[in-house]
Order: sequence, then C-alpha cells, then structure tokens
Amino acid sequence: MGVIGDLEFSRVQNLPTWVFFAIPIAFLILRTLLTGIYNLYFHPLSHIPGPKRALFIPGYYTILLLSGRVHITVARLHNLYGPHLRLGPSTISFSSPTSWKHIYGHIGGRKTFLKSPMYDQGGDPHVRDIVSERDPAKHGPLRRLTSHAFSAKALTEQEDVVQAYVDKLVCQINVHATKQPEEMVKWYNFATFDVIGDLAFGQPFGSLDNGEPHFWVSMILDSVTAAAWKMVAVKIAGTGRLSKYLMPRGLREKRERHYEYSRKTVERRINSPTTRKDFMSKILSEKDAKGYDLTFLTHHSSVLIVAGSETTATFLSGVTYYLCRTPHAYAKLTQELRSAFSSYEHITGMETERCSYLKAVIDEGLRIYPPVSFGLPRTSPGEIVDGVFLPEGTECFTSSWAATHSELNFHRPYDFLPERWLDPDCTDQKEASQPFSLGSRVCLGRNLALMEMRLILAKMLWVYDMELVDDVDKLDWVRDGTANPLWRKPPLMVRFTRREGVRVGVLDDEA
Ligand code: HEM
Repeated sequence: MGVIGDLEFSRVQNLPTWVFFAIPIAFLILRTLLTGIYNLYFHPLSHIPGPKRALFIPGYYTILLLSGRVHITVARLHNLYGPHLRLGPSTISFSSPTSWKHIYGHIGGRKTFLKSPMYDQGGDPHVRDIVSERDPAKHGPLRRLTSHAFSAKALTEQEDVVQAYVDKLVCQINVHATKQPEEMVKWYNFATFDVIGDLAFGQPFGSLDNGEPHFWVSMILDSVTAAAWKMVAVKIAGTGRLSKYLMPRGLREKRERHYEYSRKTVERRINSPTTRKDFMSKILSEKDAKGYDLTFLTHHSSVLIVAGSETTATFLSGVTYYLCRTPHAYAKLTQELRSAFSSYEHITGMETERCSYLKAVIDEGLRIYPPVSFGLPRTSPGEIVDGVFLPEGTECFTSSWAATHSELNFHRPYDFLPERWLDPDCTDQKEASQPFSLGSRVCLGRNLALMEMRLILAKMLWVYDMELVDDVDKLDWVRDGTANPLWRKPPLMVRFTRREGVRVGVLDDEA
C-alpha cells in the first residue's frame, strides 16, 4: 500500500504546473455553466424574461450599478422584455405603476417587503441608520424620532433658514453668472448643502459665501460609489471584505475621511447646545436615555446630509437644463411666477404652493430626471407583484428610470411636458413616477425638498431670465450624465440676465 501510495504521489508530482490551475478553473466554469442552465430552465423564476447573461455572470446587476449607465441599460432591457425583467437568478426588476404599490406601499392583508441585504453595505456594519436599518421593529422608533424634524411645524420654522440661503444664491448669481455664463451644477450643490448643513448641524458649509465646494461635500458622491463597490463584493464573493481589494484606493480613503469629518462635526454640535430646532435637537435630547453614542449620531446626521442635499441639487440641475431646452415650458413658468408675485419679498413657501404650473414643472422634472434613478431593492416575503408570484427571498424593485421612461406609462417619455400633469384627459400612468418612493420608507424630507425647489425656482426666475450657453448643442443631459449610483452631472453653463425694472431687496439694498 505504501509503495503504491508513493508511486501515485510521484506521478502527481510530475504533472505540469498548469494542471493545478486548470482543474479548479475548469471546475468553476463547469459549476457556473450548470448553475446557469438550472437558472435558465428549472428555477422557479425561469418564466420571467431577461438577458441570459444575467443568469451566468455572478452579480450581473450589481456590476451594472457601477457602470454609470445602469438606468439606460435597464430601461432598454425593459423595452425589449416588458415590464417584468429578470436581472439575476433571483433578481427581478419591474417598471409598472402597480409594482410600486405592491413592493413599497401598504396594502392590507399583504406581507411587507423588507429592504434587501444590499442596504447593509452602506457604512459601519455595526451601526444602522434610518436609511440602512432593515428591521421594521428598529426602524419604526428611529423614524418617529427623526420625523419631529420634518413635521409641518418644523417645516414652518425651517423656512427662514431655507429663504436665507435662497437669497444668498440669488445674490451670488448676480455676481458670478450675469456677466458671463456660470456652471450651475456646483451652485445648486452649494445651496442645498448649505441648507442641509445648517439644518443638520446648525452650521452651513459656507460654500455659497466662498463660491468653493467644501471638501466634505465633494467626498460624498465618492463615498456613495464606495458603498456600491462593497455591494459588488458582497454579490460576487458573499462578503464585503473583498471590497477593500476591489475598490479603487482613492475611494476607500475618501469614504474614511467622510466619516471622520462627520464625527468631528457631530461632536462640535453636541458641545454647542442651541435653542434653535435643527435635525439633531430631538435626538440629542434623548441621547442619554436611549444610549445613542457618537458613532450612531455620526451615521445618523451624515445620512441626512447625503439624502437631503445631493438629491435636491440634482433635481435643480436637471430642471434647469430641461426648462432652457423647452421654450414653451420656460415661457409658461416665468409668466405664471411673474404674474403671481408683485414683489420678490412675497415669494414664500406657502404662496408658491398655489402656482400650478410650477408644481407641474417640478413633477415633470422629477419624472424625467429622477434624483434616485435606480431600483430600491427589497426582499419578497413570498407575495405577488404585478401578477407575478415572487418566492420568499427574491430580490425585487421598481426601476425608477425605466418606469418613468417607458412608453407604456408616459407618452413621449423623453420630452419635457409639464402639461401632462395638468391635463385631465392625459392618459399617462402618472403613478409610475414615485421619485420619493412610498409606504413606510417614503422619503422623510419630501416636503422640505419641495419647499426648497419651489423657492429656488420661483425666486431665481422672478429675478432672472436664464439661457444655456456655449456648447449648448453639444450638451445632451441624458447622454452625458452617469449614475454611480447617484448622478454625476455634466457641466451646465448658464447665463442669467436680471429682469429690468424689478426691485429685489437683497440685491438693491446691498448695492
Ligand atoms: C428631490 C429631493 C429628494 C428625493 C428625490 C428623495 C428621494 C428619496 C427616496 C427615493 C427615498 C427612499 C430610499 C430607500 O428606500 O432606500 C428617500 C428616503 C429618505 N429621504 Fe429623501 N429625497 C429627497 C430629499 C430629501 C431631503 C431634503 C431630506 C432631508 C434630510 C431627505 C431625507 C430622507 C430620509 C431621512 C429618508 C429615509 C426614510 C426612511 O427610510 O424612513 N430626503 N428619499
């Protein structure tokens, strides 16, 4: 036995080195092929159409998320395969209005679709914030605690803060964007980050004053991309630890600096008590009783900054582009705003609510360029979505961009037509556009965001005319933007001209 064993061992030893690599690789290829064939023909979801490669490439959809063009690819695939689309063995994307209600809404007698494990990749695995907490029993108290800062009363108190920054923006436009064109994506970012910085921490980032991005702000997009890298690692290898090696080094460092800066800012806020109500007031008052530590508070406030600033700035950039490119909509909106307000000082959050065309412009802006363009992943509890049974554990979502750009839901989906929101005879499926999501995880900052959008659009267009300049014919907002998964917008060069004969206190008193 010993002799035979030695003989066999020496035969193995004599095999060429490549064999030792080839065998596991061949095994992996065979396993992938057999699993793919099972997924294609025998899996319980095999009746749902989709590209075959999605069943053979591990983490296909998550890899798409890093491509920057996931919204376009998924919309194209929905056009090809219909409103139910299989993007992985157990990953289903929908583009119908009903799917929004079935996956995210409250419907009596139906089980809840919880956030999928993809949300675990957002930050510190041991700390869950209001966005990443998946367990409803823990999310409920967190949401109740946070919602104080978003009540109708809080919103009224916050209007002064918002108004002050809108006025600053109007003044800075006068200085920087009337004599020559100016890049507006950055100015909208400055305004929305300053507002949220002030509301979250009691201190602005000072970007509007300095005309410079705060370093922390520029880190935010990268830190969200870093989270997407982690998702890829989890999907492919089953562990986020691999992301350390997969993720570009710069991204990892930026993500770490992002958390470090948030921690210091929160510490400063804790050490400077204020009577002014901001996002932290309620939570700090219960800090000791509930045992909220610095790590938790850091995650909590930094998630509010990310959720509340980049999204609104994205909307403003998109709507500026589409308004400048759609003369009839621009003319109707300016006509409405300029006749609704006899003076700049009359433009308030509540008064702007009466402007129906402004509301339609906002609805259309959020449809054509949804700030959250990808599907928010949920796990099926074993329920039917839009007529399709999804076994327990299936990952599913409504792909926002695909839903709002499908001809099954909207006529001329790539045209900016605010009228579709006003015309009672329009047959568009408007419920296919849910920019703030719905149900128990609906956006908490919706009313604040809408107030900010209304005030910025109304005040800017009351004071100025605006036009896209220079390479206007070369710029294509859809073609030139990428989503990683938050938007990276192309430069938006706009020139503003102050309307003659209108008095604007913040400009004229300053002069
Ligand atoms: C155009 C502006 C905005 C858009 C389109 C938007 C969109 C969304 C969406 C789609 C979600 C659901 C995320 C998910 O299910 O994973 C969400 C959640 C959230 N948003 Fe917004 N948002 C906007 C502005 C804001 C603002 C200004 C704030 C204020 C800080 C805010 C705070 C939040 C919070 C706290 C959540 C988590 C709610 C929860 O899970 O209970 N958002 N938002």
